[in-house]
Amino acid sequence: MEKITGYIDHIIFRNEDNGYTVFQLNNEEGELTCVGKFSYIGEGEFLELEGEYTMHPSYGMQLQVTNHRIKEPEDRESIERYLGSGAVKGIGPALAGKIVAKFGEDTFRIMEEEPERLAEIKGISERKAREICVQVEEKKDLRQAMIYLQKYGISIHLAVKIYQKYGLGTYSVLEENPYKLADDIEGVGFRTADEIASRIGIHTDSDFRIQSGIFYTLLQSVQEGHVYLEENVLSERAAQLLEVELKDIEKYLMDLAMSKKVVLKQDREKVRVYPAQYYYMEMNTARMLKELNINYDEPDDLIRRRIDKLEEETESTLDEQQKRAVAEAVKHGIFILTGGPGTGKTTTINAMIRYFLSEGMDIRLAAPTGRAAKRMTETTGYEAQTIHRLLEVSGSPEESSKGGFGRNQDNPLETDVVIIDEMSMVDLTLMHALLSSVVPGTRVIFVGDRNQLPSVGPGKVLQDLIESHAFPVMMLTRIFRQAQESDIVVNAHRINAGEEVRLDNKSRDFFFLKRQDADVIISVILTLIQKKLPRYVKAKMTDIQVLAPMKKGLLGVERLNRILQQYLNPPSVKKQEKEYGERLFRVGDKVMQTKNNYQLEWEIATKYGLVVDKGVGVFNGDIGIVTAIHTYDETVEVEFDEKRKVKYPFKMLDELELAYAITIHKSQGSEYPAVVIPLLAGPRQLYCRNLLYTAVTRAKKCVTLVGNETVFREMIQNVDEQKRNTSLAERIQEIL
Ligand SMILES: Nc1ncnc2c1ncn2[C@@H]1O[C@H](COP(=O)(O)OP(=O)(O)OP(=O)(O)O)[C@@H](O)[C@H]1O
Repeated sequence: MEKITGYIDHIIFRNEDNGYTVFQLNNEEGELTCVGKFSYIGEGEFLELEGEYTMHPSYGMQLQVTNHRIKEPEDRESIERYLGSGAVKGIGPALAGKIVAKFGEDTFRIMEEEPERLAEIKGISERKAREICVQVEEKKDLRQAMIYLQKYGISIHLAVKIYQKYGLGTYSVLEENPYKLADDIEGVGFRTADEIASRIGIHTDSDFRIQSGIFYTLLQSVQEGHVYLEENVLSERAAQLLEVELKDIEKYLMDLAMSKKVVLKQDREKVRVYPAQYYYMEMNTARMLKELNINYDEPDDLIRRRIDKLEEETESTLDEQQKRAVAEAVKHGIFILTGGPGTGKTTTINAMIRYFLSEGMDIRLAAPTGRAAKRMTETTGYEAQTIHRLLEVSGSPEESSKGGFGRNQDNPLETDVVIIDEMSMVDLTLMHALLSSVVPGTRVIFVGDRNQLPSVGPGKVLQDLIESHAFPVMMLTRIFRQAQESDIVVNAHRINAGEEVRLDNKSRDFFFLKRQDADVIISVILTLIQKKLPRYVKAKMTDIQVLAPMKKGLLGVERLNRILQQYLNPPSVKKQEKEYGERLFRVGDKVMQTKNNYQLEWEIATKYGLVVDKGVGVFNGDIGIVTAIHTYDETVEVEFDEKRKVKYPFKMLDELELAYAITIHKSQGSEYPAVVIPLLAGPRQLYCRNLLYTAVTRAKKCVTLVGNETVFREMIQNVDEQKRNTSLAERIQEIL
C-alpha cells in the first residue's frame, strides 16, 4: 500500500454519477495520474491518498486509490495553490500569491475569523473580500454535506442537487422528513426517499411516509395517463406499496386534501382523488374552451359562395362533409375535425387555410411533434411548427411543463386562427398551455384521428372534447383514397371497425408473413430491410421502419436494436464506437432523439465544410444517422433530415437511442415509406385495437406484419385498452 500526499493539478475525467475520477496529482516527486472514486473533489484540493500502483496499457503508471482524505492546505505553497486553482471564483494565481504573501499560513484562519482583513490587499475591495470568504466557507460546508449524504448511499449527482436546494438545511430535512426530497427534487421519487428514510431509521408508519406514499401512488397513475384515481383503487395500491393497513390510508387522504395536494370529489357513490394540479388544469381547460367558443354571425350562403369561389380558383372539389367542416370552422371559435386515414382531413385543412387567408386573416399552424409539424408543412405548403415552439418554449422541456412558455395569458398569440393537427397526441398539460395563450376572438381548430393511441401524457383530450358534445365536430367518413390504390387505408378502416382483414398477401401494400418463432421473425425482418423492401418502395434501407409493440422481451425494441445493429451496421475497424451506459453507438447507426431539445444546435454544411444554414432544436422522434464519433472533443455527430448535423457531447447521449426499431407509441405522428411490425403474443392491455391501428397507419407505401395471425386477429377485437380516468368532458358539460 502506497501513501502519497499532493494537490490536484487538474481533473482529467469525472463521472458525477458514481464519483469515478481520473486526475493529475502534483507532489514533490513530480506528476502522477490517480484513479478512484471520490465523493467530492476539486482542482487545487490537497489530498492524502492510499492505493496501489498499476500499469495501464495505454496511459502508463497510475495510482489506484483505495482511501483518501482531503486535507486543509497547511503550508504556504499548498494554500496558494488551492486559492489560485480556480476553486474560488475571483481569485487567480496572481491574487492568491498576494494573499498568501501577506497572511502566510494564517490565511484560512483570517478568512474564517477576520474576513474583512482580505481587503488590506491591493485589488480586493471589502465586498470582494466578503464574497471570497463566503465561497471558501461554502466549499467547506459542501464537502461536509457530501460526506454526510454519502453515508446514506446517496449518489454524488443527487447529493449535489440536494445540497443546492437546502444548503445547510440538508441535515434537518433528511433527519426529520426525507420524504420532502420527493416533493422538492427532480429525479427523486418516493422510492428513493423511502430508501434514504429507512437508512436514517425513520419508522415505516411515520405520517410523512404514508402521505408521501399515497401522493406518489397517485402521481404514478398520472404517468399511466389518468387524471384521477377512485379512492378505493388508490387506497389499495398505496397500502400495498407502503405495506400498511387499508384503514390507515383514509385519514391521510384527508390530510393531503387539507394541505391542498389532492382534491377529493364525490362522483355518485364513489370518491375520486385528483392531484390538485390536474384537477384545476381540467377545470381551467373547460373554462377557457367555453370562453373561446364564440359564435360568429356569418351567413351560411355567403360562406358557401366563398367556398365555391375557392373551388373554382384551385380547380378542386370538396364533398359535402368537407364544405360543412369549413363553414363550421368559420362560424365558431372552437371546431373539431376528425376522421381516419385518407378521409380528406388535410384537404379540408387546406381549404380552411385558403378561406381564412382570402378573408385577410392571420393563421398559425402547429402539431405536437417535430415530425408531425414537418409533415403538416409539406402537405399544406404553409409553415407549421411544434406547439411548444408556437408557445415560445423557454428553457428545457422540463421547465416548460411548469409553464415556462413565452406565450401565455399575459402575452397571448396574436393571430386570428390556430389550427392544430395530430390532436390525439396532445395531453392535458399541453392543451392547457395552448389555450392559456389564446384569447377569445381567435378561432381554434383541432384536427386529429380520435382512434389513434391517446397521448403519452395524462388525459385523452381529443376524445373528451368530442364526447362533451359541447363543440361543433365534423367526423369525416368517406374514404377518398381508392381501394385498389391502397389496402393500407382500407385495412386500417377495417381494423378500426373491428372487421376481418384478409391476409392472403394478394395486396400490393399490405402483407402478413406467418412465423411463430421470435428469432425466425427477426431473420425475416432482416431480409425485408436488407433485400426486399428498399427496392419495392424505392427507399433507402434506413427509411424502412420496424415498429414493435414493446420495449422489453424477445421482440422488444431493445433486443431488436441490438440484433439489427449487429447485422445492419456490423462492427469494423473503420467505424468508431462509443459506449454509454448500456448503449453502444457506432458510426453508421440509425438513432432517434428521445426528447424535445430546443437548445441543441444544428448546422447544414457543404461537402467542403462551408456552413450554409444553422439553427437550434431537435425533437422527440427525430431520426438520424451517426456520421462520426470524436474522442478528442468527446462528441457524437448525427445527421438528421435535410443534412442537419448535430454534435452531441458524450454526456448528452442519454437523449439518443438506437432506432432500427422503435415502439409504436414513439411512432405516433410520424410516417415512413415502409413499416415492418413483428407480432407475437403480449400483454392484453397493450395489445389492443388502437395500437395495431396506429402502427398500420404509419406506413405510406407498404405494411408488412411478421408473426402470429391469431394475435393479429385478437388485437382487432380487443377494445378494452386501459381505460383512462379523465373528467374533462364532465367539466365542460358542467359549465355549459
Ligand atoms: N373532396 C375530394 N375529392 C377528391 N379527392 C379527395 C377529396 N378530398 C381528399 N381527396 C383525396 O384523398 C386523398 C386523402 O386526402 P387527405 O390527404 O386530405 O386525407 P387525410 O385524412 O389527411 O389523410 P391522412 O390522415 O392519411 O394523411 C388525397 O389524395 C386527396 O387528394
